[in-house]
Amino acid sequence: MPENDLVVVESLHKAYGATVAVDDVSLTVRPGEIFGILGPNGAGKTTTVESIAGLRTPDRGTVRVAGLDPHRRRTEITSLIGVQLQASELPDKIRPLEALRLYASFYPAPRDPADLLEQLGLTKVKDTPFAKLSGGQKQRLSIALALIGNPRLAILDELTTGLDPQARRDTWELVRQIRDAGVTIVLVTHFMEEAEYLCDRIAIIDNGRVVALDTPAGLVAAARSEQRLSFRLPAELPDDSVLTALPAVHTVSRDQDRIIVTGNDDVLVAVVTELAGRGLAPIDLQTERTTLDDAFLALAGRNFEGAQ
Ligand SMILES: Nc1ncnc2c1ncn2[C@@H]1O[C@H](COP(=O)(O)OP(=O)(O)OP(=O)(O)O)[C@@H](O)[C@H]1O
Repeated sequence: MPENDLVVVESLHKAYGATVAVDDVSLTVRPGEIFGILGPNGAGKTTTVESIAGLRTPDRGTVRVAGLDPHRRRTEITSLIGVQLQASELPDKIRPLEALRLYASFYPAPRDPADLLEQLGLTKVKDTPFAKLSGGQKQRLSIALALIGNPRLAILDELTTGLDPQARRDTWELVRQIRDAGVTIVLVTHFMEEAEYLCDRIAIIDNGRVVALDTPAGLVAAARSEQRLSFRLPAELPDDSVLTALPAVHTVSRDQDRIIVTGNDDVLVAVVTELAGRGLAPIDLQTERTTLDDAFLALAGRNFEGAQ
């Protein structure tokens, strides 16, 4: 194991009865990075991070955090990792300062609750009951609770789900500040834009497997060898296989009434020629910028949104 990896996951496998949640996941997280785990709903993201946090027992494979087995070394792991899980609901009446003081009492070397509230912009609402906080404030409190134990690693799961665009942006800045203050972050998300904006490296998980692991730029560059066209047609195609049968075409998908085709450098000519032979002229034909969405499409063979 390279000494500088904070998290090492090797060939992780976890099934719930007949449902294989994590099939074969290997990844490493380096100290100081924001590492994204990106994938559609049900891909196995939460099971993977819960295994890292020692909250699930793997059926096979190994997990090490700072060289420790999280399942066997519960006490040490609890103070190394701060977890903000999806359903972190608190009692309606609890107040932020009170909640942080309570959580602080569980840890050997906690952060100062008042300082943390200040850092997260929650000082003004420190005595406001949880139920009266805005969505963004609740979310920031759940992040504060993940940080109160002064962890080396914070696991943030779907942290901006349900937030409006401004609160989401604010939360992204906050995550960067936390990382800049020295906390390594594993960020679980199904938002492409969030992963692209925030993460140093991303593992794309689909059907319990890592289908790609790279920097956002690396993932996009790998997909850029693909050309991507989108257009509408004046009449329906008899079948998508008309296009998928063309050697230059890799994938065909749909976004409402638009057809999206990816393929090699010859794809534009091949598709337009095929359609012309059928008396169909594409309407509003566009070649589009390659994004992480396209990387997912190229890797998983289907649209990310369609995989939800
Ligand atoms: N405790 C459980 N019992 C049974 N099945 C489970 C359990 N937890 C997860 N699963 C199933 O395992 C698969 C992976 O779930 P997991 O929550 O790890 O995925 P995810 O990528 O985090 O999805 P989401 O974004 O929807 O939370 C899903 O099919 C899910 O229904």
